Amino acid sequence: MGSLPHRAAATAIFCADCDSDGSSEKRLLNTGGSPPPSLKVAVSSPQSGDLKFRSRRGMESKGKPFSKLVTGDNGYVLEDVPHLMDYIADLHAHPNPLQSNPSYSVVKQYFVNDDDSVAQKIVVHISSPRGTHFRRAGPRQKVYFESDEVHACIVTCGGLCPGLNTVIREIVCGLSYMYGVHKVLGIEGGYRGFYARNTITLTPKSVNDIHKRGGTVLGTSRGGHDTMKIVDSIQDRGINQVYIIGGDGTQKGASVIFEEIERRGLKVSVVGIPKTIDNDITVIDKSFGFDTAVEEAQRAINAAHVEAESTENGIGVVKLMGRDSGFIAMYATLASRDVDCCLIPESPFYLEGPGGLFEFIERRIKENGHMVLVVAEGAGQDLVSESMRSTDVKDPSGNKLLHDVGLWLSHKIKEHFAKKPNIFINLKYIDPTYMVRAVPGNASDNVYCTLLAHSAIHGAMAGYTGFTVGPVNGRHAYIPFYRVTEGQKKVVITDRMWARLLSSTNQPSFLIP
Ligand SMILES: Nc1ncnc2c1ncn2[C@@H]1O[C@H](COP(=O)(O)OP(=O)(O)OP(=O)(O)O)[C@@H](O)[C@H]1O
Ligand SMILES: O=P(O)(O)OC[C@H]1O[C@](O)(CO)[C@@H](O)[C@@H]1O
Ligand SMILES: [Mg+2]
Repeated sequence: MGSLPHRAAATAIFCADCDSDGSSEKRLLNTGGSPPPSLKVAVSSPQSGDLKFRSRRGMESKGKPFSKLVTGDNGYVLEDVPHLMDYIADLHAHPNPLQSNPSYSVVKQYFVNDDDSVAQKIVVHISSPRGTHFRRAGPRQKVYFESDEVHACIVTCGGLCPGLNTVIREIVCGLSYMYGVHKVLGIEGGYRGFYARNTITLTPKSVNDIHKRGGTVLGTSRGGHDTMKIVDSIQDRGINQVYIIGGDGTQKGASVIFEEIERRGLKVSVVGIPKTIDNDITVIDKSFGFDTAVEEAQRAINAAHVEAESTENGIGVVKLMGRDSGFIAMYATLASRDVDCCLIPESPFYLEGPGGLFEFIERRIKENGHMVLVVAEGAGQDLVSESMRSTDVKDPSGNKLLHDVGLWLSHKIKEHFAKKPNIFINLKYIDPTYMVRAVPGNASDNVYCTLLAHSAIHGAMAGYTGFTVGPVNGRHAYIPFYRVTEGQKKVVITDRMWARLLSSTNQPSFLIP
């Protein structure tokens, strides 16, 4: 296969009036280079004949995501990310300064081959198509920014997550040590900080030990995403690389910022770094901070277990984070082995009657004299709403505010056993959610954060934009924004991992009410 193109003139470009699968090629538009025999590029656009990127907003209304597809032999598809050259004609490439960097120049094959892509699916059958791929992350031979031309900024949005400060640190230090970039601004207080707050100058010295602290030195917020004001601020300040760290909402915000920047034709790379303690961002293997959270949750589960086994009929209830996805609860349960029951949003449960939670608790208490229950904050929200007859309340970003399922469940369990004269229970409820979130990243998360930051920097320097960076099957890749915002990763309760959990706790599956 020939070089994977990131610009119109590099190879055969086909403009597609996208079919539902987004893959139909209609007509050849530009053949600046010879088209490799088996490679076709389809930039989905509502207007045939126009190689420029179209805004996704217009297309979203028709339900068609913006995409830049490259197809090859045997069902190979590259879901490529935008490049500045897609909408700026006269960009100049420069040799990558890493070539003469004493630390990196010794590495054999340090630069990533432009043909490299990362497969989304690695378990395949002999006859299955090669399927979706993403552009491999890493340093390129050529960069599209000169070191002293770069003016970068970093912003953190959404909830806290262990490792946020590490990512900030590594972007600042990576830009400086690898590319000689010295102008980096920190935007305070999330998206609204672009237009309503001061900025902080970030240097390797000022961020030197921030990875040892929880939270984010830049501050964060929900809501306040005003695209026009944000892009005005980027333009007015002369910022040309924007590093945006945050969850699914933040990546949606980054996507519209990219669209507006592209509409204005600005030479600004917009890079998303996925952050979610809930591990609910799709496509990527795992989000930073997740391992730290699972580890920190062990302390709460251990405490609940100690309390429960120290009294007669002791019950420990621990609430962990997980708004829509129960990964923290599932992994913390599997890691601990002291948990008797784990409740997650993906697996509905019920309290009363045969096969219900109360029946199981009674049985387990009779067998063991104590039990530990872990509940993800998003589990059983329908039951709580029903019993409290409450209406939906939302946070400033539009996320539904959750009821305290741990407190509600503890109350319900106490109420149930109060009706049983022979069983006196002793229930302790532990809510460590914000403690789990506020710690610094652990050692392995810190290394992971470093790799994310470096991959982000290499992508921006190489002129890529409009992408989120993250590991796909262990290899870092550049993923178009729409792929990480179109859905949420959830625990699949028909998969082996959940079966392992059910087998480890021996809890009911609650499948038959
Ligand atoms: N669809 C959207 N378009 C533009 N901006 C958005 C969108 N959704 C969310 N945002 C903005 O992104 C920021 C963060 O969103 P949100 O509070 O949902 O957190 P998040 O990034 O999903 O992280 P967390 O995992 O902590 O929930 C907010 O400033 C919000 O205004
Ligand atoms: O109280 P806050 O800051 O809105 O954050 C709570 C939410 O943030 C998350 O940790 C996601 O970042 C969810 O698990 C949780 O529901
Ligand atoms: Mg979110």
